[in-house]
Amino acid sequence: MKPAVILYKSLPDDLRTKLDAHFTVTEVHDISPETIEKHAAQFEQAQGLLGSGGKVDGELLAKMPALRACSTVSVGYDNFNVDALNQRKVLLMHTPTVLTETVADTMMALVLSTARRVTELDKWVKNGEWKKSIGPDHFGIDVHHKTLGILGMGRIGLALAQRAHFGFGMNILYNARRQHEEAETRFGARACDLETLLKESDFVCISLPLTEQTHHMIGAAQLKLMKPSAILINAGRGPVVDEQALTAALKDGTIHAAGLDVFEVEPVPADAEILTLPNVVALPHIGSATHETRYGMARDAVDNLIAALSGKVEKNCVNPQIQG
Ligand SMILES: NC(=O)c1ccc[n+]([C@@H]2O[C@H](COP(=O)([O-])OP(=O)(O)OC[C@H]3O[C@@H](n4cnc5c(N)ncnc54)[C@H](O)[C@@H]3O)[C@@H](O)[C@H]2O)c1
Ligand SMILES: O=C(O)[C@H](O)CO
Repeated sequence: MKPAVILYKSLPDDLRTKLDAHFTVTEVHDISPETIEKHAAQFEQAQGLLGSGGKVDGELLAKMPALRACSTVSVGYDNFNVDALNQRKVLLMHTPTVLTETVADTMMALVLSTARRVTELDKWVKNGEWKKSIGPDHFGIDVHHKTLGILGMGRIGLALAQRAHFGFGMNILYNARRQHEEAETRFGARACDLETLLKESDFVCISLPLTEQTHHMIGAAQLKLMKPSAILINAGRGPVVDEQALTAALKDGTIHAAGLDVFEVEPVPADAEILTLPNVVALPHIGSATHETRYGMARDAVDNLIAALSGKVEKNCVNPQIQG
């Protein structure tokens, strides 16, 4: 008999066919309390869980006694209680690498669009406000040859450093818990403490995971250390930045602008004050959202679940140490 699996994200047809060939699949809309109650028997029998978003915690695990593997269609896994999974010996699979270059592209897009006021001026032109040659009121700031500081020098941070160094001749600073030799050798990146990075960077770029240590790592005190001309880019997770403090800093000129792909609450409420600020470029968490990359992530998530439930895990596992 094929193992039972709960799918909580729709898949391209070919990947769904592949999943069906290996498992008995129950597709649900999400993993909310309503869904779990409605499909209680399927949740109880499921050995695998595949999807993205939604909390996977002790409460859910209690309703899934047969669960052996979770496969998330994301690299970030802050919505999983990894300790609870470890206790139950449930494997957690994710999709690093396949999305790295695309997310770095998104971060570079935020760097350029904030510095050159792309979205603000696009609205201005479309509103029919372009009546004569523009002057200093509409000038932006240069990106090339400036200093870009990276918080989270992992896969995405490194791909961003590559773009900034080779594409834009930028100086790279990074703050990390250990030295990153590849970044230093290939891109001349310089390791520094957080305070130095914030003080010296023209662009502070966040590609950090959300953990207890990174929650509100950037708050009012850290924003005050930044140059008034500096721009903050966040494509890691929203709660790494204290959004209320950021809103205040953007309003009172503590920093110049922000480019945000992630927010403390997602979807960001339509009446959030931060969305009213002209010096904010806001994106709806699209870091990896290209056709090619989202397909690649879904493909890897399906392959990851097949590997995990057949005892053949070789890569993309968050907690490989739990295997017997
Ligand atoms: N916006 C998006 O759509 C999107 C897409 C993909 C990933 N992400 C986010 O980006 C994160 C990074 O992805 P990645 O593939 O580069 O992961 P990664 O594990 O390769 O990189 C994360 C880096 O952060 C560092 N780090 C962790 N805690 C730190 C701390 N307290 N201080 C300093 N450095 C710390 C790690 O050592 C690592 O080098 C993901 O966890 C996810 O939250 C967002
Ligand atoms: O972590 C990721 O892969 C992206 O943020 C999508 O959730």
